[in-house]
Amino acid sequence: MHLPFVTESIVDDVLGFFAGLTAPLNTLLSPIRLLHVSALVSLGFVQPPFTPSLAVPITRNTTQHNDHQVLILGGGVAGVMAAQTLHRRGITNFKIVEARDELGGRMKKFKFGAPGREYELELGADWIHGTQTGDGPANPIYDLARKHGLSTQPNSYRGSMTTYDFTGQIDYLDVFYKAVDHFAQLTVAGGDRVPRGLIDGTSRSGYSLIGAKPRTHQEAAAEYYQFDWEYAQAPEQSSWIASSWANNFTFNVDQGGFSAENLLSTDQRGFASILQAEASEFLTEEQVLLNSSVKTIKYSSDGVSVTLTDGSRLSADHALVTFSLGVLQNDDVRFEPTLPEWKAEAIHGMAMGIYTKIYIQFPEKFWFDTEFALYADRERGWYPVWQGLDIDGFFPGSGILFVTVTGDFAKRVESLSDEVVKSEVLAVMRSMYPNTTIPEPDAFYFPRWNSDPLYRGSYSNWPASLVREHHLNLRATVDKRLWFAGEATSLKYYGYLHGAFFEGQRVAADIAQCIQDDECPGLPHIAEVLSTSSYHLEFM
Ligand SMILES: Cc1cc2nc3c(=O)[nH]c(=O)nc-3n(C[C@H](O)[C@H](O)[C@H](O)COP(=O)(O)OP(=O)(O)OC[C@H]3O[C@@H](n4cnc5c(N)ncnc54)[C@H](O)[C@@H]3O)c2cc1C
Repeated sequence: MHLPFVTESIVDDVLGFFAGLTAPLNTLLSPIRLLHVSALVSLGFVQPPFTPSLAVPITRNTTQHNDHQVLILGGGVAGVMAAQTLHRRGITNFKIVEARDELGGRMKKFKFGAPGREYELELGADWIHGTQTGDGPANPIYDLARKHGLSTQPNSYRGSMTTYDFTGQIDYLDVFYKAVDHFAQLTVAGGDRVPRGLIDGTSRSGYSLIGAKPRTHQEAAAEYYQFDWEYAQAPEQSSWIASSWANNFTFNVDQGGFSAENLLSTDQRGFASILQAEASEFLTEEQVLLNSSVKTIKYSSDGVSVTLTDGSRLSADHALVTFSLGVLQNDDVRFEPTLPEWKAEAIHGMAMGIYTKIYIQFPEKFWFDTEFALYADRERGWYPVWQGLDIDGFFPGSGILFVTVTGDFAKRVESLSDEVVKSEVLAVMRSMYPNTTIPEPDAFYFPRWNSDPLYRGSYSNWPASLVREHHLNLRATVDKRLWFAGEATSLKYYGYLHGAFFEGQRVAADIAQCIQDDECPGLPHIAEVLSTSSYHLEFM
């Protein structure tokens, strides 16, 4: 099995920060006893139950007056992987508390299409980004997909593209491929700044420094496709170093990444089915509380008490918060006492990007035959990335395509009515196809991730103003009882499913150690993140 904490430690070593931060995780496997996990009762995500028999450590250090040893708040990837890690360590007195009626979080399918032409499509995560190269590190989501037989289709991000601007179809693939080269240069140069100890900047500064300065609409659209479409924010809003690392550790095999491959889930059970199938192998009915929204989290060094919106209460020795960064930023859940300043600074220092897929179904296909199309409007980011699903390997005959918008433009789209957005989308299609009469769609839908109180955005993005110490504080434990994990707490893979996967595993392993060991330091924080000296008064 791939051991993420080892590679994360290597990252820390490279940075020269916080050596020895990660405690060894396999030191506590004695004494042991056999644990029998009860058969899983139907929760709406059940596959045939099995009863594993595991050699596991006896747990210690339980504070007797709390109902549970651990409350796992949120049932997305991080929450489920945390539960599995506790289970594997022999800790079974935990409960996942989830607001929705199923596990999966931002893996979320929906039924789309006119009656008789409906498909299960994905509102949230859609791709396994990076798979595996040879015997190299595997994306754990890829492992789950193979284990549970997920139907996927490779998506050619760079090899199957038609280009348009506001005058119609026009070939600017040369511009497109130049932007691909620029992005490669940007991320190699950004990654290279770390070992040399150079200060971060925005990805916009990075682009300018490598000489990439988009001046035309087409150049701007090509850059958008490489950057904004991945990070869900603009280069101006993004760290140069972190963006480089996020790319390299996922896609760049030379830099420790999985592979450059992107697999789109086409599975009609939904992408989340792999997580639900995994969960069904170890979770019992008592360990999951669905349809239950957390309102307040009260914590002290004695434990954690959680109040739900229906007024009921749960208590535990430890709580693991896996809610999205957006939820934490928007005070949708109240902490008592309020979180310490160092934690609040980290939460508000990281950013939440928005990534909105706008699905459209027509009576029949009249558009590009490639997998993707790029539209260069006069305004950068105006309905730019189009993806056809009515194509072999995906959903031929479906009449479905979708356009993706991101960042501030996606926020704007969310504030408009469906009808206004539909009319803007159709106007763009009329620009792309000036000689075609665009018919009325049979179906049209897009989610509003930013206004959804369970998410408040799509996934995190790292701004240039956030330094490594802030990020360390994002995942640090508060009062040795309140733990944090999720895609946003991942140093190497923030934003991605695999980031949430590794973080759930890693933080739960630390909680397990805390429960089973006499020592419980929790994950450390830095009380005050100090200036890197940009504003020394003597210069003023
Ligand atoms: C549009 C979109 C596209 C994406 N595309 C990809 C992709 O293709 N590939 C990829 O790798 N990643 C993608 N991602 C990112 C990926 O989905 C996330 O990184 C990952 O799912 C995060 O998992 P998590 O466990 O950290 O958080 P979540 O999945 O958000 O889990 C947290 C859980 O907490 C629950 N919750 C929130 N508030 C409360 C409350 N008050 N009480 C109880 N429960 C609560 C939520 O319902 C949720 O289930 C995408 C995300 C979005 C939104």
